[in-house]
Formats: sequence, structure tokens, C-alpha cells
Amino acid sequence: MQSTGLLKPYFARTWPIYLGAFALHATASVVYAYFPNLLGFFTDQLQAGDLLRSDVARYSLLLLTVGAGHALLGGYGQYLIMYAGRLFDYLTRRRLYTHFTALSEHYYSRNGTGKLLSTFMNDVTGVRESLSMGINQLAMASLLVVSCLGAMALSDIPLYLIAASVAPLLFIPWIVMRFGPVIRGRSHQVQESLAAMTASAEEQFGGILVTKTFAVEPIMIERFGADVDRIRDHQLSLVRVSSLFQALIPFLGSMSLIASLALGGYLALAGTISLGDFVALTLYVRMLMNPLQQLGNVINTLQRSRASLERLNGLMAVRPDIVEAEDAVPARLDQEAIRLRDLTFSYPGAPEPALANLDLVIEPGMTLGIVGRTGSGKTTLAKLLLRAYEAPAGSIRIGGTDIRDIRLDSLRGQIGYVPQDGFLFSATIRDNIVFGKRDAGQTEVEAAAKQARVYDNIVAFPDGFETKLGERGITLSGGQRQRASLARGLLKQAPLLILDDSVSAVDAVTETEIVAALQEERREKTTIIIAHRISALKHANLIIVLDGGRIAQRGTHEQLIAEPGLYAELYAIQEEGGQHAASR
Ligand SMILES: Nc1ncnc2c1ncn2[C@@H]1O[C@H](COP(=O)(O)OP(=O)(O)OP(=O)(O)O)[C@@H](O)[C@H]1O
Repeated sequence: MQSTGLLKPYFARTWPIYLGAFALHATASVVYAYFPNLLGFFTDQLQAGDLLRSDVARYSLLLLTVGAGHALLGGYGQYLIMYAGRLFDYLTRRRLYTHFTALSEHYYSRNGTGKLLSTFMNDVTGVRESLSMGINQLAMASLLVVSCLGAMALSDIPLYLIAASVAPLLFIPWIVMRFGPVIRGRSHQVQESLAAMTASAEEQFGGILVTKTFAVEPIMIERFGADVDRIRDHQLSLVRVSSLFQALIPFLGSMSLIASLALGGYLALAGTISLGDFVALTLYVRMLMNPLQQLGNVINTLQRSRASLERLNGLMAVRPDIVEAEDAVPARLDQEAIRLRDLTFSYPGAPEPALANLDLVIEPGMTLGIVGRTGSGKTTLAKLLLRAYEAPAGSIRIGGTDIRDIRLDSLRGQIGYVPQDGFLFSATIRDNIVFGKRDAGQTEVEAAAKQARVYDNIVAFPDGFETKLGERGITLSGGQRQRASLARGLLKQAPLLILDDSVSAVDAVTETEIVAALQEERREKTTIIIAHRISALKHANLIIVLDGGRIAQRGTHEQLIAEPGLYAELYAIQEEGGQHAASR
């Protein structure tokens, strides 16, 4: 897997910022590396006894200049890189979100949203830390190391003394190479277990009501505890190896200091090097230790975020299942018939087809009723018409055009789909209703709410249409939620409206009112009503009965009740239930 997918466009945009920051860091390091030399000169002059008061002031001023120069230049360089890092957050989350919206329903039902959420939050932050703090430290540390080595080489300190003092530090690259892959593997495990916990937490919070009503909290707590334990185990194994790694680096630094003290001290005593050179040498070795330790940290951070980057790139590499054809054309659902020809469809990996050999023509302007046992394929048909799943080529045509050759925005823009479980966002009721038609005025919104028979409920709230709904609209009852979602579908005034069991949670009287309003409102427009209750669709021009994914019966209500079959059976049961209820 290539790890440059997200980084390439990012660096293409931010390289001037990084270049500027490196230049600042380089200058800051060169300035800073002069510091031990200054102290060396100072020591030599002091030892020679020709240090004047004015020299002390001059050295102090020079040191102040070095310190302030380093702080200002390095500080600004740091700011620039941090700024560029934040840009990564912003750009990547935007790109990821756009990419997520292109992924199909199938992808979400297979992967769950917790894992995506974890990538969205943790992995982006992980990579950003490398790109800001990581690169910052890498730049400062490596430039300081180079500057120090350069300044040492240019000083009067003999090269063999420099070599002996710096030699232990040369083991650092070896240690990094040895520990790097282990750290990376373990941090990958940590990330994976964090993602699994997020997914599990999301599901458990989502289902908290079910958990409570079944009083199975202890089982759920135990399950969640197992997820958390797994994170702890993986984190501990990561901490063990990275602690050892981080301890080894300063240890090598100390070895360098010992070498410079021992050999440098001996040479100073022997008069081979001056006291100033000795002071400068020990200061240089000490000065090298911090950036070298930082380098170790940075490499750790980079290793960790490489795993995150790979996950992000992996996600960006997922191709949407449903893609628009290059020469896709718009559709006219108000004028063109929808033709299903021998439509057979199986969900990926499913052993049995959900729909088999469907032949049907949905003329523009007609009302089609679909009835059938649960699991008979009703929703599947709606999803194929929305192209949430891909029907086999040639099996669904709109006008003369295969649905695969129609522009997605044109197709979905002309369909109003109202699912049984109408999802409402944490926004105002008004915002939820105008979701598919942002420019709708208050009169239109109110009309849609009246048609969906939810108007009275809405105006009864103190804030009316401006009532803010809690997470997933929990302040509304199931029936109110369903009708608010129906109002959203009706407001769109789409050429094709699909009601997928959308009035199942309302009482019989309200259902009758809604059906009457629908007949009036959608007189010229195509409407597909999927329902379990025959009363919701008996007015349709054509009704099909699905059984095991096949059309078992078709006709008008009158035709279907006259022939033996599932429809007449359902009708008899529902009528009997209705009469029974009425007689009580
Ligand atoms: N995403 C999916 N992946 C795999 N199989 C699925 C998926 N969605 C539905 N199915 C299966 O396809 C079949 C038809 O399901 P569908 O939801 O279309 O039935 P339905 O008639 O709408 O049922 P209901 O009346 O209960 O809503 C069922 O056997 C179901 O298990």
C-alpha cells in the first residue's frame, strides 16, 4: 500500500510553508551552535587573565543575541509548521468526508460507522502530530545536530577527540532501525483495538434502551470491559518496547559525555587542548544529547503515525460501489416510465436472491402499491430504484435508458424516499422537513406538515417548527417522527415518491387522512406505496404482491380480493381485525 496518497496533495499545497520553516530552523540552529564556542573563547580569555569588564559585557550581549535569535527564528519556524499541520486536519477531514459520502450503503452496513469515526478522529490527529510536532522536532533536532557537528569540526578541537566523543551516538540509527518495526506493529494493534472499542461503544450507546429494557447491563458492561482490556494489553506492550527504546538513546548520550570527559580531560591536563576547547567540547556533547533524544521521540511518533496514514490511505483507496457512468444522462421521471425486465438481485454474499425475475412497468403518474410478507423484497426494490445498490445491467430502465447510465443527482433528485424509520437530525423540526428542499418557504413547510398530519403536533410545542430535536429526534414519538419524515418526503414534491411502510406507526384514522391527502396532492405524480396494511394502498392503480422476492399477484384492489391468494388472505385478516376492533 502506498503511503503517499494523502500526503502528496498536502505537500503540493504546503511545501512553501515547510521550506520557509526549515530555513528559519536552519538559521536558528547555526546561531545556537555558536554558543559553546563563545563560552570556550570566554574560558580561554579568563584563563589567560586578559578578560576585561567590557569583555564580560560584550560576551553577555553576544549570548543574549544568540539566545534571542535562536528563540525568535526557531519560534517562528515552529509556528509555521504547526500551522501547516492544522491545515492537514482541515484538508484531510474535508476530503475524507467527501469520500465517505460517496461510499455506498453496502459499505456502511458491512463496516459499521465506529471504525470510520475512529479513523476520522484518531488517525487524522495521529498523522497531523507527525506533520506538525514531529516534523518540527525533526527539523530542529537534525539541523542542530548538523550545526553542532559542523561547528565542532571548524573549532580547534582535534578530530580524533570529536570522533571518540561522538562515536557512541552513532549507534542511534541502528537502535532506531531495530526498534522501529516492532513499535509500528504494536501501535497498529493499539489503533485497531481503539477502533474496535469506538465501534462497540457506538453500537452500545445506540442500543442503550434495548439493553436497559432487557436488563442485560452486566453482560454489556462485561463485553465492553473486554474491549477496554484488549486496548490496555496492547498499550502496555507498546509502552514496554517504546520505553526501552527511549531509555537507550539518552544512555548512549551519557556514554558520549563520559568519553569526552575522560579523553578530553586527559588531553586538557596534558596541555594538548586548551581549557576553552575542553569546555566547548563537553558543551557540544551535552548540546547534542537533547536533539538526539528528540530524534528518537520523533521516529517513534513517525512510526506510529505511519500506521495511521496507511489506514487513511486505505480508506481513501476504497472505490464506491456505485459510480456514475462518464456519459451519464439526466432522467425525466415525470414523463418516462420505469421498466423492470427480468430483475433478479442478490445482496453481496447472500445465498438467495432478494428479488427474482421481476417484470413490471411503472407508468408516470400512476400509484403503485407493493404488499408482501416481511423480508419479501419490498425495500430492496425501492433501494434498487434509488440505485443504493446496483441492479444487473438492463434490468431497470427509465424511458429507454438503463438506470446505470443516468446521472445520480438527476435520479435521486427526482425521488422522494420516505423510509419506515425516518431518521431525523439533531436540528430544528423545520430544518428536518426542508432537508430535501432548502429554499422552501414557511407556507410550503406548513402545507407538507398538514398533509403528513403532523402539523398539530408541531405547533403544540412551545417553539413550534423551531423546536430543536435531540439526538436522532428523541423528543418526538415514533409516530410523530414517522410523520415528520413523511412531511420531508412530501415537501420535495418529487416526480416519484416512494413511501416505504411510512405510515405504519400511525393509527387507522390518521392513516386514512394521510392517504386521502396523498391522493389529492400526488394526482399527477408517480407514487409507490409499500405497506403491510392494505388500507394504505388499496386506492393504487396497480398493486403487486411480493412473495419470496417474486411477484406472486398483480392487479387492482378489486381484482386481487376477488382471486384466491395472499392478498385476499391479508385483506380478510385485516378486515376481520378492523371489524373486531370496531365492535368492541
Ligand atoms: N443489506 C443487506 N444485506 C444482505 N441481505 C439483505 C440486506 N438487506 C436486506 N437483506 C435481505 O433481503 C431480503 C429482502 O429484504 P427487504 O428489506 O427488501 O424486505 P422487506 O420486504 O422490505 O421486509 P420488511 O417488510 O420487513 O421491511 C431479506 O431476506 C433480507 O434479509
